[in-house]
Amino acid sequence: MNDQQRSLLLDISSRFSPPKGVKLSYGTSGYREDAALLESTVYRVGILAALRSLKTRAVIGLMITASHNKISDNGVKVADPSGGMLTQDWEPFADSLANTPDSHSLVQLIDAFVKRENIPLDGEQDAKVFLGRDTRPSGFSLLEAAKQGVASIVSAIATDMGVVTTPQLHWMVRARNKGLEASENNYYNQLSSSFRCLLELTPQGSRPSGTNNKLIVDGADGVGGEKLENLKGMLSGLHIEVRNSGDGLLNEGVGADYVQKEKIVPRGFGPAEVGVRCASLDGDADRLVYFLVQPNSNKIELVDGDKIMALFALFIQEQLSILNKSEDGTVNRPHQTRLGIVQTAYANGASTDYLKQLGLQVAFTPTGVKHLHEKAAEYDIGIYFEANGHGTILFSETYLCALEDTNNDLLSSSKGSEKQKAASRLLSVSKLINQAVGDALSGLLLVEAILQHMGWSIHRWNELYHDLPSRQLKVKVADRSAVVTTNAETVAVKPSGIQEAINAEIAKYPQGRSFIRPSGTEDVVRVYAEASTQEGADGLANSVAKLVDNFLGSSSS
Ligand SMILES: CC(=O)N[C@H]1[C@@H](OP(=O)(O)O)O[C@H](CO)[C@@H](O)[C@@H]1O
Ligand SMILES: [Mg+2]
Repeated sequence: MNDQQRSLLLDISSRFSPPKGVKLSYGTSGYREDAALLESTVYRVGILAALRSLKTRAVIGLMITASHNKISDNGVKVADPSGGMLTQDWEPFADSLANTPDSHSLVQLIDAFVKRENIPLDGEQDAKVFLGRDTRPSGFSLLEAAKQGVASIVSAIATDMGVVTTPQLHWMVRARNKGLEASENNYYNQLSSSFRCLLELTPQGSRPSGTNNKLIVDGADGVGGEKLENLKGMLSGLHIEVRNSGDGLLNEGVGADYVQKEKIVPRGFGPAEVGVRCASLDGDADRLVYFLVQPNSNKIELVDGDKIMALFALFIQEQLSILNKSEDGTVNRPHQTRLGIVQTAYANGASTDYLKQLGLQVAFTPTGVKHLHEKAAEYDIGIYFEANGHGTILFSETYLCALEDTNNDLLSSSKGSEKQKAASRLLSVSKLINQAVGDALSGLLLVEAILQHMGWSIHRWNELYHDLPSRQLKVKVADRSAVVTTNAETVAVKPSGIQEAINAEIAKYPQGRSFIRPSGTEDVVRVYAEASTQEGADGLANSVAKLVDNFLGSSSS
């Protein structure tokens, strides 16, 4: 590191001291904390993003958001050149950077890392970082900290993309690195035009009528509602009404996380919505769930990420079997294309059974999109979803090129044939659905297009399979890192003896399944339980939560 770079770093970093007594770690989805504790972390992640840009010679994204957490929290995460999450190889460096106590140790750490990684820190190459933030009030000052972080690396330039959804920022990073225009308008244009293409390819006779093309969306009082308002003006063939688009308190009794975990109607929804298709976004609009308001109660019928995945899988499989049908029309060879499904242990057991019955390959990874995304990228078409509604469909570059060629051949030989339409549909899906990361807005448009294609109501969709009753609980403990898991988080190897005790509880319930893991976004241990009845799932979850408390002690003790 030359003198100019060293003194720049020493000078600016001396203004950002890390909070005392707090150990920060790059969790499931970057750093999340009370916003008041995050200034130095965001500053340092700004440095990291600039270094990553130098290393990869590409644009990097830095997003300031705490998604579904309460409004007083905030967070920061990094998007890699592909638009995906920061490579996990750099997470240990991110942690050292966030926790190093003073400017001198910070400079030493960066110096050693830059040498080890061969990062060209000589000022000759530009680093470029796109910055985004959600609607949290703390985002404004944290954005300044991020700018200072980027400015601490000579020749690094930060571009403020403003208030955006997390998936918009990831999309912009990906688009720019492919040499494409990457404005918010380009994003809306791509989504609305591919949605239009899909609707144009809807089979005759399955068009919806009456209320079936009306959708009411809960925007979680976050950034997604406002963005959906922008997008909906560009859509036809769908009537969207947006509620909770920013006037109320972010994530408080609203949003996809609340709806999925509590299974209760969000604020602003009630008896008037019985029978109407409703959807909920989370605070940064990377999660989507659908729901139906139950008559005479505040409960909902949840149509979660697993069911969105089932709908997507069914549609993609249908297009593949049309496309891969042999010339005589008799033999289906859908396995010419490697279609893979990726879930986590939170996926409802009934959804996994359903997907397997369709003949699909189902793989499991630990929680967090970074894990699911990586696995899904191994297939020609990989569909991943978390039960909470975070997911997307990835098309490999090789497969997309082949599909473009096939479509062009079919356009010249048999334009308008079933095969050609199937190829066009798949190409439209690849443009509509965010290739960088799960995106509630693009996911919503794909769900809507597929429902129209199938001629289905939300009721018909919901009937694909019946969820096993489940319950999720959170347990506050003294130190959640005392829980260590293996086997895609389904087995707890620490504290010793706890898994045997959990197994003994599971054995008491028909179709029982339960697991624990430390949350990567909140200071809790999460408990998940499933059983043949709701009472069973509740009972199992409660007894496992008690075990967690007994083995780990409560935080107040
Ligand atoms: C059970 C659950 O919903 N966990 C969520 C939650 O992670 P935790 O590590 O469980 O706190 O937030 C992540 C980021 O949004 C999301 O990827 C994940 O699925
Ligand atoms: Mg989110």
